[in-house]
Amino acid sequence: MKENTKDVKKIKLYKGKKKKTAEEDAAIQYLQAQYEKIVPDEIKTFKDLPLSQKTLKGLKDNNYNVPTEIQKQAIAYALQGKDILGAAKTGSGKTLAFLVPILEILFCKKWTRLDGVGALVISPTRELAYQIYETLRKVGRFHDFSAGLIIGGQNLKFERKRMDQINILICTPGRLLQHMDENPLFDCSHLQILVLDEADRCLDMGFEPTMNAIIENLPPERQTLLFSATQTKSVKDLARLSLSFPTYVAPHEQAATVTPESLQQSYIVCEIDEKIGILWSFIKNHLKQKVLVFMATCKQVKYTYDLFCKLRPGVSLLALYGTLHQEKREKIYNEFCRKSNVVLFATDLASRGLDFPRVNWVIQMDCPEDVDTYIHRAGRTARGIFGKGEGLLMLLPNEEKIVDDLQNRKIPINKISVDPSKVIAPQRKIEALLSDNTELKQTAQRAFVSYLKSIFLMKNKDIFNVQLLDTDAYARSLGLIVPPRIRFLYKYQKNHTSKQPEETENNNDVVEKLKANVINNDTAFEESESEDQKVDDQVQETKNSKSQKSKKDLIKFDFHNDDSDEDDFLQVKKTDVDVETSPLQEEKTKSKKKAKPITKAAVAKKILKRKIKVNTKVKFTEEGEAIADEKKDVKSELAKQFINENVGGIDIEKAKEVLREEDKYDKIRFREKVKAKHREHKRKLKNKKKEEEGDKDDFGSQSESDGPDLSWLPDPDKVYGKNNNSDVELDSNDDSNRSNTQSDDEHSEEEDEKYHRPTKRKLVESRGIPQESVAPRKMKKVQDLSASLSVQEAEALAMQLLRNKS
Ligand SMILES: Nc1ncnc2c1ncn2[C@@H]1O[C@H](COP(=O)(O)OP(=O)(O)OP(=O)(O)O)[C@@H](O)[C@H]1O
Repeated sequence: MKENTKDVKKIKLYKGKKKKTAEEDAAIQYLQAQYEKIVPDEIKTFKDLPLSQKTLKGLKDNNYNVPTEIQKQAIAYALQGKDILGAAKTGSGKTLAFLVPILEILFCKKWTRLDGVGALVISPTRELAYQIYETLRKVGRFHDFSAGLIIGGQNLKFERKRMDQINILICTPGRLLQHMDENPLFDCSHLQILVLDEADRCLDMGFEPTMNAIIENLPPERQTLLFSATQTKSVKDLARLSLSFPTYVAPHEQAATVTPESLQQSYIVCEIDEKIGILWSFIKNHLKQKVLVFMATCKQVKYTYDLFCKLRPGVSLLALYGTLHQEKREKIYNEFCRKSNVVLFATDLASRGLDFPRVNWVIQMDCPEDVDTYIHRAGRTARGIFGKGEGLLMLLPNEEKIVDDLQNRKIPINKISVDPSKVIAPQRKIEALLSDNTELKQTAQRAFVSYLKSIFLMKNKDIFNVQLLDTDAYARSLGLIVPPRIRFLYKYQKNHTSKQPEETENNNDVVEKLKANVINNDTAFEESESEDQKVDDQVQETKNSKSQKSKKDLIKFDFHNDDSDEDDFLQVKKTDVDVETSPLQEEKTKSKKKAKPITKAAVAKKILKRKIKVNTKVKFTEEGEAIADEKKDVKSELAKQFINENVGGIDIEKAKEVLREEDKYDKIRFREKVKAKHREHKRKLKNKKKEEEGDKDDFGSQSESDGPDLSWLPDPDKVYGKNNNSDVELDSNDDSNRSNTQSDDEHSEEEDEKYHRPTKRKLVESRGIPQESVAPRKMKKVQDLSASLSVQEAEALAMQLLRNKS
């Protein structure tokens, strides 16, 4: 009964599913029919777009009711199957502009888990990838697709196993390529949509080799969507993606400003040594605000964070930069999202795409590399439909030129001045802290050098000029009474002044080579931090601390290497610096040369060349006797000669020859061993047979005539048939034995074998002794018996037998 009920249920379910599928098909057909009719300007709410109920519900649940301009247009064109080049202001909702089409396109194609990767979203940073993934999870929660986040710093094995089950993949370029190269489960041959968020960044020099390799692995028949607030229009970039006629969607192109209208922007001009004091004072005056501070390098971020934590401003402080462990990065990201009165010091890692809620202020403590970087940094505030915020840019006098560029790009930015009386620089406190704390002092030294280096490597020499910096004043402002040596700069200056034109040309070649090296290398994506690291070595004061530090740095560097898609944008672009041989780059080549792994063969060759006699290893027993090395027990003449002649190192060719010779002897030895084994086996078999024959003697030897008592034997009549008359006579002598035999006969042979010890007769039979050989023996026994009787006794016995028979 139970089973029946189950069956009914199953049938009902099946029918329902069928009905549901039919409904879904009809809905898909209806939606698809609407695509061509969409007029973006007429769309008021998401419901006006031909979207599935699942997507609409996901949007509504997250309070997304009215689409933004970029969403209206991008969703409409993407549903029509067009490639898109989307450009819109920061915080204008570009994420949904590509996530909604992804969900809808896969839904209409009835994509299932078994279909594999249908959509790929590539983001330049891990944090942004994580954010996109979270938005997708929220909006797409009513769909049945599986989504995966594939970013560096995570468990690669864990990701690997699940790769074949993912439909929508959000990833960073380096990690994606790693899976493409190494993971057999990764298959994107059915890919429908490719999205590059922050496309201009993904396609810039830093990611070029990785992105090229990725694109090569993707099927060419796919839809491609590119989004950024500072979109690329480079034909070369578009060609790389096989985009010949993408639809350009730029709703704000005609807008008065390229930055959000609700973003108030201002800048100040100050001296380099005033920066720390101004920042400190700003934070002290904005304790109830959420502030994001951008700096040029990781080391500056680290130092400012460490220092300000010690100075206790009275507000939560956080720091986010690329060399932090991934878990920590995630924790800090989430903490800054959650808190409202907090200051986050960050590198450009946080400048693109990150949607920190309710940020009141964005401070750019160091001048951005270019206008695009400024736009992205400033865009971390005043986001979304109702977002408001302010931006403050700190410029050194020679950096003020960037303001023209900003204004030319329609960025409304005003100069403001700082009231000096309001600036409280905790100079004395900082110096005291540094004198007490060597670690902090070293961090300050690193920050100092890394900043100078970042300026030195900037491409735009009109704005960034390290020669114009008052480095001593800057060092003092960081609390360093004695300015650290800037060896890379001295070297550069020295080279620069003494260089001949011919040398300069050569040096340019070196720079070119370095560029190629950097680009072709994984290190292309390392943050400028790794480079900072090397320069930091120059500011070490004692030999001891130097070695300790380099150890530390090495660990950091290794960790960093692990992640190929790093986030600082300076590195590769800065190799364009128009310098002759930068000492830094020289150092880089040197260190790269040093880092080249040395193979065992290379070491062997070296030893061979130098004719160094390599020590031999001898093992001894506990009694002190040398144990002969089996390997050294050579047979061939060639091998003996080789060992005697060998002066050190390895002559690979000769060693191979010796091995071949020795191989012959080994084969002979092996054959002998096998033969010996066979001989031993045969011997054992023989012994066994002998033993068995011994057993046979117990039952069948001629000598037993007067030995064992045969009276227990079963009735031979029954066993051998009537032929054995003599036996009958013998057996009939013992009635009790007959009854025993009968009971034995009642058992089948099989049963006997299974449950009983076989009778002696059976044993005899089973061991192959012919029955004929048994019967005559018994006959003989009877004969012997009767021979031993007197005539009277024989007569009496005969009479007795006759009586019994009757
Ligand atoms: N239709 C909408 N209605 C309300 N809020 C929205 C809508 N679309 C997006 N938002 C919100 O606007 C904010 C910014 O969105 P998003 O991060 O997608 O911007 P973006 O254009 O990608 O910015 P960036 O250029 O900095 O990457 C987010 O908090 C998001 O939740």
